[in-house]
Amino acid sequence: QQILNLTASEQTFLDKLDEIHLCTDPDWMPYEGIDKYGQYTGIMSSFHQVWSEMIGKPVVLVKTSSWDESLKFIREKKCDVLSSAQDIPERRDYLSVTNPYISYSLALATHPDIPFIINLAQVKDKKFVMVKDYAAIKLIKNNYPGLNIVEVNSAVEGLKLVERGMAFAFIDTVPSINYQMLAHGISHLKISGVLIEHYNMSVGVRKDLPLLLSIYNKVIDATSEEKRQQILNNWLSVQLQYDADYSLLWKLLAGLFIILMLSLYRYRVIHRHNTELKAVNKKLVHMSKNDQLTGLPNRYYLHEAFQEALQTYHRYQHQFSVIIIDIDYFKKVNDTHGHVVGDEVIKKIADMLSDNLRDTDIVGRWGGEEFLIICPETDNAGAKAVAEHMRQLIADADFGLKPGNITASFGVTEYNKNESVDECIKRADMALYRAKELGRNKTIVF
Ligand SMILES: Nc1nc2c(ncn2[C@@H]2O[C@H](COP(=O)(O)OP(=O)(O)OP(=O)(O)O)[C@@H](O)[C@H]2O)c(=O)[nH]1
Repeated sequence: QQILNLTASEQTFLDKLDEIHLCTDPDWMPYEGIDKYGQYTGIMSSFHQVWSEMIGKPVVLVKTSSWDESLKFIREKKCDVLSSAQDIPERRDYLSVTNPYISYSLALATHPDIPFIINLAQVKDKKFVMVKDYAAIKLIKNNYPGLNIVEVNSAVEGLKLVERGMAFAFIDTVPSINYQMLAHGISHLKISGVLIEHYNMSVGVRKDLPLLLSIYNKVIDATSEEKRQQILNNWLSVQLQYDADYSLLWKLLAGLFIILMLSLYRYRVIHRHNTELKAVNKKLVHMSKNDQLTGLPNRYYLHEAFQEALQTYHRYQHQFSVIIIDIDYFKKVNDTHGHVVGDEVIKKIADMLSDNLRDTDIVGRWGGEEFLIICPETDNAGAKAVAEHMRQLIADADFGLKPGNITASFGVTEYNKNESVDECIKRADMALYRAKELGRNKTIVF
């Protein structure tokens, strides 16, 4: 306070004062604003901090939601000072202003393709945008009567109107235009002209507090040029700190998550289809090679097995034989007991054959009531023994049918060198035919 050289009445006034209530523009960065934590910030806030220390009284922010409201508050004496104000006639009945403490040129922000503007008169027919209620608007209107000025609520709104081509230029101070363009990512505009008009910033003091006005004038005068520049440089060289915008990251992650889930779902569906397909394929392969009634290899499979036996024979000269079996008088079984019983008989004989043969023997259903056995490593004598054993088993088995037992006839032959599969089977068939001729329930070897 000493350097202020206060008068006695100023000192008395201060002594009675607990704190100074300050109203501000909550949204006029970089000059001033109220940040997301409710703190007073910006160039003016630094000045007011310095002055508060010089005066020796705390300066308390009275929060408002707009510059308009701050003007209303000072009219209603809810605050003592306005952080920054201009001397304009409409305010004079409730507000006094100090000497200016900073001064800025007004500038034009336009699309980048607009050539440099030296004088507003050059472009007087265009549409301009300014923030309403700012003193600068009065200044421009006075100096350029008839200029088409659209008033908007905020600098960013004004800049966006110009960006969208809905107005020719936005008028504000250079630091304000720069700051707003940076803060809101407006990169398609440039400053294409600086006006001769200056915007002087003073502290506004309630008209009924003339001593406070004179105190503020003293602190402004006592603020060194060095201090002034230090504050301005601090703020104007500040890089804007953006709050990290994680929303895009979250959206990306959500997108990836959805893609992952869809891929998993798709994989599971495909996997299930594949499993089903494999099962169906297995079934189809089984069906293509096996007889449905008995489950034994079918005629197609027997042909394949025959070819394999043939290859082994040619490679190692290992003898193999074939047995053809035909159930005797089977028509009579069907006729007497019905087809269902006939099927049961076929199944039972199939089981008896596969259960009692060697693992290396291959038995399959050759036709309706006919079976065929391929016996590897077996000659006629061996095959005959196998056939006889089977014939006896069938003849002795109880099929639960009355009257009569079930028997079968057997034709046996061994493979002869260089003959075809068909020739071999035909010979076995002839042996079978002979067995039938000889009264059935017999084994004949050809
Ligand atoms: N139930 C049933 N009968 C079948 C099947 N396949 C063929 N048959 C019957 O078997 C009978 C075969 O009769 P035939 O060829 O006249 O010979 P068979 O009565 O056995 O007399 P032989 O062979 O001369 O002893 C026919 O009545 C066919 O309908 C089958 O899968 N199920």
